[in-house]
Amino acid sequence: MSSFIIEGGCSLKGEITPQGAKNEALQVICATLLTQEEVIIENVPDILDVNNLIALLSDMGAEVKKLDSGSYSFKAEKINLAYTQSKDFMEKSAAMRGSIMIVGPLLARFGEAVVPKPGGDKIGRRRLDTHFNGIMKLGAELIFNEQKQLFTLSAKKLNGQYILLDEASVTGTANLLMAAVLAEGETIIYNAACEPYVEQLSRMLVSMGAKIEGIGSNRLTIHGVSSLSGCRHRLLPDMIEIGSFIGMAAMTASELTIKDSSITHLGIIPESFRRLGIIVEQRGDDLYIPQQDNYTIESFIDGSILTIADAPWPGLTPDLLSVLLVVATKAEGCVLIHQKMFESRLFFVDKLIDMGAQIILCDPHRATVIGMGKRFRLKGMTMTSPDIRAGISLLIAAMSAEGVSTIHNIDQIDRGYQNIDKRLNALGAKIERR
Ligand SMILES: CC(=O)N[C@H]1[C@@H](OP(=O)(O)OP(=O)(O)OC[C@H]2O[C@@H](n3ccc(=O)[nH]c3=O)[C@H](O)[C@@H]2O)O[C@H](CO)[C@@H](O)[C@@H]1O
Ligand SMILES: C=C(OP(=O)(O)O)C(=O)O
Repeated sequence: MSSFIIEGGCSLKGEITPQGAKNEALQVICATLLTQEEVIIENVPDILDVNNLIALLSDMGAEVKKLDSGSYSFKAEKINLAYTQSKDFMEKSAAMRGSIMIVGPLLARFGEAVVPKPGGDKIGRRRLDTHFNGIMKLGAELIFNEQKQLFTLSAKKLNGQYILLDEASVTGTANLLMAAVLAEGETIIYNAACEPYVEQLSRMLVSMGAKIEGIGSNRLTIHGVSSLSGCRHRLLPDMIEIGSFIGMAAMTASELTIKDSSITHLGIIPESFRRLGIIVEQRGDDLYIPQQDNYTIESFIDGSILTIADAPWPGLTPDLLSVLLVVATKAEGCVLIHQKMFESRLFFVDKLIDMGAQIILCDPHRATVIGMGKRFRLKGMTMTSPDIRAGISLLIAAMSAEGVSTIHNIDQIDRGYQNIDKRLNALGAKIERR
């Protein structure tokens, strides 16, 4: 396992271009399985999770070509379903969350799919009921082998249905959408997740010939078609990476321009950082963060302590709460961070507390941060990254800290951030990979 050695106290200056969106990439790469024709995807991030999924599709028999940096051609003309029963497939697909989204396309196109319980961040219970209940409603049969933790699905035919999701699951919505586009008749997915990832997937499916209404809303109506064709699709910039850069600029008192941010797709992300007192200027489609020595957390209008909580889109994505939390440690003022969706994502605060941050972990979902402003600087130390977003937050903390820090298990960061050390070093950071 590699580590980062970070020399704290270096501020950054310059421009950075966000990578393509990880969570969109995982969806649309799975969608290439829906057609035997060629699909070209552009702006694909060079990150572990995405590279592993691309390798998995290739092992399944899809023809994958790298056209140039960030562009790939996929042609899933022949898929070796027998491979999906192999130990190799089980091990590889169990290593990431995104692999669960091969179920919808495989079932829709071939009438069968096998998938082990997927991996991804250990950030709490991550059930799959929304996926499987919806898929069964479309007519599939599910067998769960508890001992092997294996889900086997089969369906002679999928039939359109009204599906009211029990929760607006992001990957669940994507999976059902990909199954429904090739089902017979009309499917309505209500309480659908409507993150830009799902909107983008919907647009890509439409360009492949799918019939989808209500794109971008929480009620998707799909009229099944008998086959889909190839297309060309470009990923949006990664909104979580953009948020991470805003937080990083604030914590390291850096002047940063985040290029081509597709601001209309960021929802309330910029505003959430502004509520912590950070200046985030819109310049065309770039975000400009001026150098700020200090920033002050807002209170609610009635004077009470600000709460920042996650919520299904267009609410605040849970993937940025760890970054917002770390950024608050250096602000003036107080904020309650409420992570409603995941119950194990806040435990990394013990590392920030060891670095000197003033945080009360009220319970697994809530942490109160008492910002220390310029009165105290975090101290560098050795730590291990428990998950992708805690990982980037610890990196941000280490970059702003006094002295040298070491972060182990940086595979967790590489899972979602492309060449992060090189890109930040080019702006003035001092991060060594060992
Ligand atoms: C590969 C991928 O795309 N991963 C993202 C996806 O994961 P993923 O699709 O796995 O997450 P889900 O949207 O299914 O839900 C995540 C968790 O939130 C809870 N939940 C969900 C919806 C809801 O309305 N209320 C609620 O409490 C669920 O019970 C679950 O524990 O969405 C998550 C939630 O945005 C993000 O953190 C992940 O980065
Ligand atoms: C939780 C995340 O990823 P995954 O769903 O792949 O574990 C994330 O991207 O923050």
